[in-house]
Amino acid sequence: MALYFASSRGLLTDEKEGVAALFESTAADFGGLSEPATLPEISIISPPAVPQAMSTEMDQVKAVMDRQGSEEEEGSTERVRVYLRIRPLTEGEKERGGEQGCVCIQDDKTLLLQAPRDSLNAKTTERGVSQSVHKFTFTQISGPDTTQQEFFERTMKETVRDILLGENRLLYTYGVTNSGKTYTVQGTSQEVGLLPRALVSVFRKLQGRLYDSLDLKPVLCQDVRYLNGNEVQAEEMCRDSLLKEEEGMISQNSRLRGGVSVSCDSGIGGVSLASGITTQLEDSDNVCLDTDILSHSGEDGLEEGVRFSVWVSFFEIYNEFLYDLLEAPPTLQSKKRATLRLSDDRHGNPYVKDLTWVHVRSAEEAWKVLKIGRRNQSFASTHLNHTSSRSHSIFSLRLLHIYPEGERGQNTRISELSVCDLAGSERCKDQRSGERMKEANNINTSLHTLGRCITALRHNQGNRSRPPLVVPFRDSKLTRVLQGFFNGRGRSCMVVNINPCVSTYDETLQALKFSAIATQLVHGPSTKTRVAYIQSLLREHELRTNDSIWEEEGEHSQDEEGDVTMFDSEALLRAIEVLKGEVQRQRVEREVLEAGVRQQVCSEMMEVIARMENDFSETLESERALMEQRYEDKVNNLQKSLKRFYIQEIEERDEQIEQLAADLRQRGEEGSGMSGSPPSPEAPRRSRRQASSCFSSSSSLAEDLSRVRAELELCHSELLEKTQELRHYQSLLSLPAPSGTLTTTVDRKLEEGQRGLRQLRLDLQRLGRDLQSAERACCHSTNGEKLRLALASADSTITKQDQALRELQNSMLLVKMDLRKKIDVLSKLQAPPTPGSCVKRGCGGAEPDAEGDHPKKLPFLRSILKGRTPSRNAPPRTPNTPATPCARVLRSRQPSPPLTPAPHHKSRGCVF
Ligand SMILES: Nc1ncnc2c1ncn2[C@@H]1O[C@H](COP(=O)(O)OP(=O)(O)OP(=O)(O)O)[C@@H](O)[C@H]1O
Repeated sequence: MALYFASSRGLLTDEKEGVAALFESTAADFGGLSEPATLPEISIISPPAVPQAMSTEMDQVKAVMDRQGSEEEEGSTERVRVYLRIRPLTEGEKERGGEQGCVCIQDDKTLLLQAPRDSLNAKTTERGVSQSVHKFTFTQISGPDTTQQEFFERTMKETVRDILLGENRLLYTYGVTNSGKTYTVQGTSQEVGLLPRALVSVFRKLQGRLYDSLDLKPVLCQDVRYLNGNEVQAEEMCRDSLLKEEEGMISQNSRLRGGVSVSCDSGIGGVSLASGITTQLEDSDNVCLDTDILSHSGEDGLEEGVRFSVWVSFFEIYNEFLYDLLEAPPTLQSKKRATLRLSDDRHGNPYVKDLTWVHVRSAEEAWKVLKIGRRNQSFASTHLNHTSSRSHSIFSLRLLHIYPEGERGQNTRISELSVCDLAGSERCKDQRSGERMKEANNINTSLHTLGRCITALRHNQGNRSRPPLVVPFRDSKLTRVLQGFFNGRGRSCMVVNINPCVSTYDETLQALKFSAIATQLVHGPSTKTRVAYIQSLLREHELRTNDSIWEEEGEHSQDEEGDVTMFDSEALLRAIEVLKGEVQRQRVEREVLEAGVRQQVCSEMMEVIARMENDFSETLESERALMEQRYEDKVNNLQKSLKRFYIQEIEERDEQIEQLAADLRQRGEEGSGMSGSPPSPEAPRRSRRQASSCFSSSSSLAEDLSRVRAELELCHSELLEKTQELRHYQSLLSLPAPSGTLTTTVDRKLEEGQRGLRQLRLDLQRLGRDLQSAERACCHSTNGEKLRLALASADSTITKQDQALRELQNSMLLVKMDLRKKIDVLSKLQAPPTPGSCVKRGCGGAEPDAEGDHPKKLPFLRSILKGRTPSRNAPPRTPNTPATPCARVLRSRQPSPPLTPAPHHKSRGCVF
């Protein structure tokens, strides 16, 4: 048995051609296309046209199997045919410079694409992402000059012959919007396209063979079965039970729909174009199809005695909804168009439920149906195409083959030709209206799904012994409708339309890449793709159970072609067992894998989290350091500016003080000047009086001031003396003390004395300030009250000074007393002189005096205390005793006179 599937020619490959790199499509090498010398008599899905001569059932089945085998053999090497048609540029496109030679036909099978400069592809090429020159191979390439007739001859002629012989065929056009798909399928009224030509061709071949019998009941029964895509054996179809069973479906499927009337002459269930349906046609549509468009087609090769009944349907897939194009659209705008449903028959094959099938007797009638459908089809004007198809439209023609009645009743079969005009792929962003954008989205999605299906099919065909990929037919309505043609119900043929204009270069390239994958597909029913897989499963099972059997069987296992039916039920059960085991094994494997992956992910996550934590803490640290630095700088700046500010302030203050002092001096000088020049007798009396009073008060104040100053100086000098005395005492006290306790007491006393002195100094400073303010007040001759207040405060300060001095004196007395005590203690300690100690202290041989003082220190201390320490016999000094000059000064500064108005105060002599 021949190989069922042709081996894949590999994936898309790049190759260098000259300087420029080439991108070669999947090889649509048609070398392998076998000449259909002996065309199969039975389609894979169509029930066999069993010759009546067949005597037994077994013979019939055998014949069917033989035919299937021969077809498989042929089909296994035949690839899907992909035709390319390049449309001519329009005048407008030429004017806009769309012709740059980016599409170049190398020969009738090879096309070269050279990326124009402005294209996206050229830009990605510059970045080294893709190639700038691409090479694609097709079954046949038709250039811009190709006429509709020529193209029909190349693509459809054989297809028409195939359906007449009972095959199912699909032709679909694929391409970017405005690339000429509708032109190719339908054409214009002057240049009709593939479909009208195919209709003419079919009816021309069926001339004199159309079925005119009134009794179509059994035929339609079978028809229904085929419509639903079932494969049934011929003998089954004629059983009464089945006929009864199907009757309900007949009426359902041939129901009247929008304007289509039941043909009077076709008996039950038939729908004809004879009346009613043509009312949908407008005058402009009522153009008759020129049946001479085709040249003589030659031999038809049809079997003798076979009659045909022809049925057509037309529907569209618009925004993922199915609409019957032969149903008149609702007249009321508010009413929605009725949608059709896709259903699966009991064998799981999809079919369009409630679709109108119209019985036609001529090409003209079929043409009219096409026109009606076209009127209902969704077209819109886009920026690229004024009459752009916004839906995928599918026109189907079914031929009911009715064989002459034999012993076992009528034998029939159905073949189908579906022509699908796909909507063009387009860039969604080019659409300006929301509705157009939605349409474009749906179109692109369904085309993408078609691409995925083709890719999956190709994968399954190329990897037969591996588990097949799921082909995503169910992902879009389009692929579900076409599913049968890719699954072995028939064969498909693709027409790729391209527009050579540079503006659509990138989209064209994508369309060609898609078609390149399609060229790798080979025809064949999908059920067979599993045969090799099932065999490999069985081999695996054998291998597990018995090695020897495997080897034995292995030799026979080269024959992998055939159908699932070639396996007996036991083998299939074994395969199921193996599959179950495989499922179980894969489940366990997956769980282990999942656990591993989870663990890995967890550890990676932990690592990532730890890294993040580290990074975060580092960032935090650096942030903190930065903040600290920043705030330190700020504090420093603040300190500096404060320092500057205060220095400035102090300087200003000093300047002010100096200024004030200068003013004071100046005023003092002025005052003394005034004393020398009394007011002139010419001045007014009042001012004279003021001036004189002012003059007298200021002079007395000046006197006071000078006196106070003198006292202060005296005080100062006395203080200096005291300080010197204190220093002297301190130096004396710093001599080594005989006993620690004594010295500490003296030290403390001294400290206290020093503190008192400091206090005294401070008081004196304050006194000086008071005096200054008194002087200032003195300058304001008119403000005597202030002066008096200042003097009063100066008096109180002086009193305080006096008190402080007294305290100091007391402290001094205490110190002296302490010293004396110390001397006593020392003398007592040194009383029984020991030779060692005396030598050390330097007092060896010296006699203590009568008072027991230290021989050396005593005269020293005495000298210190002489004149300072009051004699024990001396009378105690009263506070009023003028013991010091300061005290004298203080005494002279007795409390100020009461602050009463003193016009009669003679001593001050000033009027306030
Ligand atoms: N081979 C051709 N010769 C002359 N004119 C052509 C040819 N192919 C296409 N055209 C013209 O190009 C224009 C666009 O064609 P058409 O409407 O068939 O594109 P389309 O691919 O169906 O677009 P859409 O996907 O938007 O429906 C039409 O005006 C058509 O007449």
